[in-house]
Amino acid sequence: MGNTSVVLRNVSKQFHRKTSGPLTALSDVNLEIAPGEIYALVGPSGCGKSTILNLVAGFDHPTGGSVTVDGQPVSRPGPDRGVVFQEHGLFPWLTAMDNVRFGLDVRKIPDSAEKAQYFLRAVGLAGFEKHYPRELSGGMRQRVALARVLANGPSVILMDEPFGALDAQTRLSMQELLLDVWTEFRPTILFITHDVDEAIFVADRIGVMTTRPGRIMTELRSALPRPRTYHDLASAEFGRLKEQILMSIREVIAAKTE
Ligand SMILES: Nc1ncnc2c1ncn2[C@@H]1O[C@H](COP(=O)(O)OP(=O)(O)OP(=O)(O)O)[C@@H](O)[C@H]1O
Repeated sequence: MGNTSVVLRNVSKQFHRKTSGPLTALSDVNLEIAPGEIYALVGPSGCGKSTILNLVAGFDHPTGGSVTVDGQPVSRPGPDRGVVFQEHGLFPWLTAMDNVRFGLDVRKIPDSAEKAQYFLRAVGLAGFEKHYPRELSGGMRQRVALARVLANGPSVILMDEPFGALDAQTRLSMQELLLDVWTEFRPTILFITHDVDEAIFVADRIGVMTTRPGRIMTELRSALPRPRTYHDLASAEFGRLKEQILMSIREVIAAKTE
């Protein structure tokens, strides 16, 4: 697998808009994420966080530069890269089990029922296999979405504000769940969030982006131990990182208004 998992080199992205001309969303983005690393991206709204995630997912292509995952140039979406969005995107007409099985069955993977059951258990949903999404809470639906991604055995999980629609308590338990899942399966995770506390709690490194056109302005490495618990939210290291990230975001915003 080498010592890099996700690599963006000098990536730029322009969007062509019909009415108002081209928009440069990203300019000269360089990013390297190591295998098994959790990397959080924070930055002001519209700075290009989701654009980066979409490029790594293969939903879109860069205008310049290169995007590689496990040494292979990204050209299209694939089961090696699982995506979890804020909206769970489950099929409402399928049970939790069938939602998790769906992609496996499409790819004719054997023993899909057993695999789906295993991953539903891994996200704490044993006993909910036959429930439909409407019968599950918001947090449980996101657990199904995560189980669905894990069932594909991805080397990289891309998460775009995955817990953004959840209440604070559910959000914290989902963050803890994500860390448990990471401990078990060790995927590489690119995690986008507006929430600085969430970024610090989950990540090994945190990238702060500039306003549009987005670049990564600063990267901070967390010295928080693993496994982490909510007690770490009150630690000196947590406070140190939070202060540095908030200072960086402030610089970004000040540079924009100068
Ligand atoms: N398909 C598109 N066509 C035109 N412009 C786009 C398109 N997708 C994104 N943009 C623009 O590119 C910029 C970056 O968008 P992006 O969604 O990546 O930002 P973001 O940092 O994820 O924002 P937020 O935090 O608000 O979700 C924004 O100005 C957005 O309006």
